[in-house]
Amino acid sequence: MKPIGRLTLAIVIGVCCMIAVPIGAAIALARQQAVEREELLVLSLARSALARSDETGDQIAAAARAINPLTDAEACSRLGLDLMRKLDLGSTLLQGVGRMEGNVMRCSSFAGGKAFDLGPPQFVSANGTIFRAQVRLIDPALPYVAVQAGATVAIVHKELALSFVEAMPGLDVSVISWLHRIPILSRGDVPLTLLHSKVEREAIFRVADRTVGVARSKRYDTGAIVVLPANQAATYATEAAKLLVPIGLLVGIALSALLIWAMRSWSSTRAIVRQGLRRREYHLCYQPVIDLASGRIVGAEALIRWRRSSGEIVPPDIFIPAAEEAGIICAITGRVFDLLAEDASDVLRIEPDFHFAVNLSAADMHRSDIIADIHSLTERSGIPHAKLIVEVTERSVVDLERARETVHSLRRGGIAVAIDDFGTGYSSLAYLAQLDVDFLKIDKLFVHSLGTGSATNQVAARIIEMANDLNLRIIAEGIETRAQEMILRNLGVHYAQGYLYDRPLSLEDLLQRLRAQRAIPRRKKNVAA
Ligand SMILES: Nc1nc2c(ncn2[C@@H]2O[C@H](COP(=O)(O)O[C@H]3[C@@H](O)[C@H](n4cnc5c(=O)[nH]c(N)nc54)O[C@@H]3COP(=O)(O)O)[C@@H](O)[C@H]2O)c(=O)[nH]1
Repeated sequence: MKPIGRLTLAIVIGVCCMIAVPIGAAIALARQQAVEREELLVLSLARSALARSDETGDQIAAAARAINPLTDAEACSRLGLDLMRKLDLGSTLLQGVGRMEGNVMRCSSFAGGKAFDLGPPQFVSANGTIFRAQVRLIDPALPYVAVQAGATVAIVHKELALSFVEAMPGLDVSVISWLHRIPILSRGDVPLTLLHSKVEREAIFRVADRTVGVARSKRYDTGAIVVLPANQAATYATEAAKLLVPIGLLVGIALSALLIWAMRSWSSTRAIVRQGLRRREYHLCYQPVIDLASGRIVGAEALIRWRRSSGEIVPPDIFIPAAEEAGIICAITGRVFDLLAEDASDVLRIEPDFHFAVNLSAADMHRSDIIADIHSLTERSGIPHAKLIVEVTERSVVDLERARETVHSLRRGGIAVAIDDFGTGYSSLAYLAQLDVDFLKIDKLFVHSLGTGSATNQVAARIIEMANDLNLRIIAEGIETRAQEMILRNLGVHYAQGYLYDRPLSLEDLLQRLRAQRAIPRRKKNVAA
């Protein structure tokens, strides 16, 4: 796979991960909230079922209080039956009220004097209430629950009280005898094995894939159990996922596209810079270096320029960093060397002592073939070793040991080394002491502050003092005024470069300047390199 393909894949995977994590967290949160909501729901449904069951118990107790004091004969008399009908009609949850004798309901609000054998009790609660779960009355297909308190029996529909509990898919509810753990009223199927013995008054728990809510009555020996399939929570999570996943995907696609676009434009910068090299769109210009003692041009810094075939001029502070980032700065340096090799002889014919300065980048400083390339430059160009200055910046020294080796090798071969942009790096003094160079170039930042009240005003003087102590020759760059020139000369600076003298010149302009200079007799002996 091509590096660009791998990078695209890495970006897509990275972005997907960045998106998947928050989406996963949001779905987990939605699920957790859904679980909590579901648990609260089952408990509130259990409370509501219990409230209806307690109300049923209250209505049974009220009927028993009215009927129990009557004798059997009074209860089944016309007056007694009227009373029972009144109780029946006045209650919301009882389907009938009757009088019991043994297991037989002698008379009732709905069948008058017709007797029904209700069969033996199913169980008796702690307070003596007798329960029969499946009694069949007028319609044998409809089983009822008979609850007997004393001699009074109440007929209750097995589901009526629970019909007030909200109906939801999969929801089962049951009211049970707490003591006997036997269902009294139920809707759906509630396996009583779900109810563990530790429940005191209320509980919520999850068993397998079900959420269970339990509420126990304070007045009766009853409790309500509500069971809801736990997949409700999963449904909420699925709903959340349905919303979040497409949003996340869209954001992911947008981010990936943005990153890929940025990467493409980065790689296209690289391609364009390379194309410029292939099409020979680069050329050099030369900024003269002045000997401050004689005022003569003694050298020049070679500065690369790029004029695209479209005529567009791309400034070096745009394409040099781009080339550095794209890893092709060494190819640019190679082009500078080739161009200088072509140009230098014309200059040397006019000024045989002329020196040239070239810039090296961090990548150049750390590659193994840089020394060979520089020696090849001197050979091809005819520039004497002592007349070539290699400029390195503090920022181009990444591996100090390696940089030291490069500087030593160059100096051993008689080539001069200058620290460029001095003072703008992080650890100027340390590098200066360790790199053992020939020249120090004071950055234009400090030159421009000379004679001003700025904080850096005094820095140039300190740098010059220090360079003199270390026996370094000093080049001040960026000189734009006579005042700056005078201060620097008085401080002991040897060479100067800046718009005051010349902007970077084309080769032809430089040659013209040198021819003009030759016509003027020298005032003093040139002290330049
Ligand atoms: N690795 C390489 N880097 C290079 C090469 N050619 C240039 N560069 C670097 O690009 C940066 C911008 O350079 P440039 O636009 O050429 O600017 C140079 C001068 O024109 C400018 N200068 C000179 N005198 C003055 C002045 O009086 N005032 C003022 N405002 N600017 C002035 O300074 C730049 C030279 O800087 P330096 O190299 O630090 O001496 C720049 O960082 C170049 O280094 C290349 O071939 N290779």
